[in-house]
Amino acid sequence: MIGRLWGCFNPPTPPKSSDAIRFGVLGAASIAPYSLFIPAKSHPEVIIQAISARDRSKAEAYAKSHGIPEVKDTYQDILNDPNIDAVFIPLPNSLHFEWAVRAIRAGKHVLLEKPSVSSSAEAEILFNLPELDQPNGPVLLEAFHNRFYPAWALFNSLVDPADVEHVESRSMLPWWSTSKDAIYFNYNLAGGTILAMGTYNFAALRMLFGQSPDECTSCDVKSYTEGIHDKCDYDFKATFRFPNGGTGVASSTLVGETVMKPSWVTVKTREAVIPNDDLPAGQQQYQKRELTLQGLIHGAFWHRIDIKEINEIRTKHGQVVKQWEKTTSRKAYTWKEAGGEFSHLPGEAHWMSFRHQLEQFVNKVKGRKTQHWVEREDSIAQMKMIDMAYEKSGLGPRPTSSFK
Ligand SMILES: NC(=O)C1=CN([C@@H]2O[C@H](COP(=O)(O)OP(=O)(O)OC[C@H]3O[C@@H](n4cnc5c(N)ncnc54)[C@H](OP(=O)(O)O)[C@@H]3O)[C@@H](O)[C@H]2O)C=CC1
Ligand SMILES: O=C1OC[C@@H](O)[C@H](O)[C@H]1O
Repeated sequence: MIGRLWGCFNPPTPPKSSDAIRFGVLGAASIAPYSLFIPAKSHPEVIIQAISARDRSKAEAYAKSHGIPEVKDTYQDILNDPNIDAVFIPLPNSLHFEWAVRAIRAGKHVLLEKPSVSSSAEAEILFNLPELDQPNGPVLLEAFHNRFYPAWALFNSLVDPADVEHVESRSMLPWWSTSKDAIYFNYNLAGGTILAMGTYNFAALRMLFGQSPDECTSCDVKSYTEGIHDKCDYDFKATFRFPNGGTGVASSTLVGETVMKPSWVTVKTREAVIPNDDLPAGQQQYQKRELTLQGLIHGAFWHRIDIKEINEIRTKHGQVVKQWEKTTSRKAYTWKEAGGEFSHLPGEAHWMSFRHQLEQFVNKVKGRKTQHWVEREDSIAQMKMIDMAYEKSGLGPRPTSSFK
């Protein structure tokens, strides 16, 4: 584990290929080193070429500390540079829409931090931009990094959406690791825990049900009520009704308890009949399954998949003859460990979800097959679910950009 964690932050640095994708970065954001710069080190086809920040001296210091060769005066200067192929947008959520639209119109590929935008109204416009459908048009990806990680892919493959009855997912950040002054607690910057963290839990519900919810049936929030923080939720629990009749529950907090707990998701399936030729006539075996992924967001640090099978043999009159449970555990730090359909995919144990995501982004830009992807309709559906929750909470969706 220590070797893996060391490798996550100190990956090997192969030489760059002559046709590497040159990235420009909009904003000297704190997440960019983890979500892009470190993953780029081990990718031969990615160069972090340029950075800009609102304050040039900040951009210069940031460029120096991260070994970025060029500093531009403005975000727009990055978009205007023909030497830049792709941009990474780790701006406050409220600015994702405007800068993603500008970048796509400038012909740049876009890796866009999660959540993609602030509202479904913005998502409908951004992900339906005509430029995206042109031959060799720009690639746009919402950086939903954890969905590219082997443990998530394996977990998802163990669940048949048709059998899912209940899904619950939780994430948290301890109170000491967050700040009221950060962008995620500023309403006008599209702040709020549902957008900042809940989006991971919401996506898990949608993926495992294989559907979007029909309705958010409850959304209890704890939120600030003053100044720029007004209407920013710091804690929430939301319940959704899915078209197959199932229920999904998602919760998160940005002011959680002192000890950090890994994010998780649990799926409960409906009871199914299991063929069992050893049983006497008139008896049948029934099974429910409960599957849990611990480490939903940062699987590379640690994760575990538990698969619990709850079995019952009953007579045709419903009398219980036998009951037993069996739990097995699995992990997948690499595709090889995930096995089966995944075993041939590339990756190392030190690849974090961000590195897996970058692998697929590059594949897409280079016109190769991608093994995992977040489709544009998927990102729109995600924002609809977030809007539903904010509506139900009474706080209302975050403001929509006036940029045209
Ligand atoms: N994938 C992940 O694991 C994570 C993703 N995120 C996402 O990444 C994005 C950035 O988050 P994070 O790095 O934590 O945020 P930071 O506050 O560290 O960075 C935000 C950047 O946006 C720029 N910016 C531009 N306009 C404004 C403004 N009006 N107010 C404040 N900042 C502004 C900043 O300026 P400047 O130009 O001055 O540099 C800053 O560099 C968010 O969308 C967030 O949801 C965040 C954390 C983890
Ligand atoms: O987006 C995020 O994902 C993972 C968390 O660790 C991080 O702080 C959060 O903002």
